Amino acid sequence: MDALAAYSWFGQLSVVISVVAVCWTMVWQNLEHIRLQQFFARGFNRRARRLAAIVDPYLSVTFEEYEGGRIKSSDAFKEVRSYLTTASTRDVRHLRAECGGGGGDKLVLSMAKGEEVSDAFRGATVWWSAAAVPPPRDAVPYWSRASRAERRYFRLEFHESHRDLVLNDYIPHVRGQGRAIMVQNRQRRLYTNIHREGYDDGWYEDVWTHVPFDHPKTFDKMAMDPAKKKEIIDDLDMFKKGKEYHNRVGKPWKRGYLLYGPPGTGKSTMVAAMANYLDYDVYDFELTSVKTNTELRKLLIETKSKSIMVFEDIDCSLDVTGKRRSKEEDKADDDEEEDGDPRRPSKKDAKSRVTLSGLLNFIDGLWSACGEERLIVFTTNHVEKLDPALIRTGRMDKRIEMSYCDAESFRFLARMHLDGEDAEGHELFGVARALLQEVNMVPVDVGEHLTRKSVDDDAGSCLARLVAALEKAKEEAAKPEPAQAEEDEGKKGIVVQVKDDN
Ligand SMILES: Nc1ncnc2c1ncn2[C@@H]1O[C@H](COP(=O)(O)OP(=O)(O)OP(=O)(O)O)[C@@H](O)[C@H]1O
Ligand SMILES: [Mg+2]
Repeated sequence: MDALAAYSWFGQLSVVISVVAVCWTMVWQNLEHIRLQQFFARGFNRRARRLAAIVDPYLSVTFEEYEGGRIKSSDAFKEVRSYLTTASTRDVRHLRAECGGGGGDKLVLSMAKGEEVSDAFRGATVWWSAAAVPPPRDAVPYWSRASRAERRYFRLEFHESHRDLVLNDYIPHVRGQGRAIMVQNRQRRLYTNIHREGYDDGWYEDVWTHVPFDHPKTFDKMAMDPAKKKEIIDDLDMFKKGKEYHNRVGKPWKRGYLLYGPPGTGKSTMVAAMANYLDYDVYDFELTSVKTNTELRKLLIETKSKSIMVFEDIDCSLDVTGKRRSKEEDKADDDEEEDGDPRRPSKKDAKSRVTLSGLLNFIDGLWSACGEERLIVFTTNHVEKLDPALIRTGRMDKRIEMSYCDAESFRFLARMHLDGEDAEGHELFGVARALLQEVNMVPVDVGEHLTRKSVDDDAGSCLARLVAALEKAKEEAAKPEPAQAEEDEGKKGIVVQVKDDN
């Protein structure tokens, strides 16, 4: 057939197809609301599917960066990205580099948009490709930056004959491997709830901001009674292994710790040691920045498992001594806040209106069961000021008193600070230890006096500095308080403050 004949043949064929298509549309429209339409539709779809399978026997699964609308980033996407890090860095020419985990030096490398890589699994070959679509057209400026950015996704393609293998085995394998890589590269984080005001930062912005958590304190650098330290470590071990136990007895997998004691006794440091020991993230709740109970709940929902939620100086952040208010009163306050435009700063002052009952519900209410494997830690200098309901068992399961430096802690601090010198053999060591029996001094001060201040400092000069400070403190303690002095006027003798028995 010459070219002209072929051209005319195709022309006729296209006319026939167009006529059939028009007729089909007319018949289809007329068959509307008739059962026959369903019959035809089913038959047509089936045939169309069969035809498609012959023409293109490849299936695909898409892993999108965001799920559930605009806000929540997809775990599956992150797992796939981690999994593809190894495969893609090997075979792909164009990579995309992002800061990993908590913003440390580590980079997460993944395929750049438009790249493709193959993978083999139990004899089947699959293909991964990276792509992106522009942000939704209805994106408004006050959504978070993430919501306004393009939507990335990974597409997995495979032959239809591997359908079961890929869906049942390969994808779970990819997710598991990706998770393991993420854990390996994980940089722990310290989160804080900085209250963001203003339009630009956005209503949908993350409620938590974070920095990498790399506090150097560990339990072996904590000066405290060894038996007490062991008790805490054992308690943490039991908690970490407690998934099955908590399920069995029907308790949310969480535990409350109350750390109390004078300033400088190591309460905050203890939180860091706990986080390092358990390998958990830390959420530092700044209650004074939390305006309402509802906001507190939002913060709770946004925390992740395997974390410590800390409320420092709880007695200062909230009126925890006041009477519990009724639910209606709390609700009225919350509604008042929510009725206003959330993008505009509140007309009220910045004072927190989180109530005691809001906090109690946070710790032990229904919402407290969301997430798992979490410690809630309160620290305070004034345990006596706290409402008994706040520190009852079930809310604060373990109470730890952090106290003044005793003989054992002193020995520990001397060894730690005067490393390489025989501090214990020095004559002033015994003097300082004896004085610590009489005078209260917190570990932070003892540690400070024992810290070398110049290259000429040695165990002798550091211990001498400590002894001098202890003697001064003893003298100060012996002086009556001004109010006390007035009261004591006329009385004979000197009042000496005797160290508490702790
Ligand atoms: N028991 C301790 N062992 C080792 N170091 C300690 C101990 N207690 C305090 N320190 C050191 O003293 C410093 C202050 O401690 P920290 O901030 O934990 O005290 P705190 O009890 O939280 O005080 P505050 O009540 O004022 O918040 C830290 O640098 C810490 O390393
Ligand atoms: Mg502290």
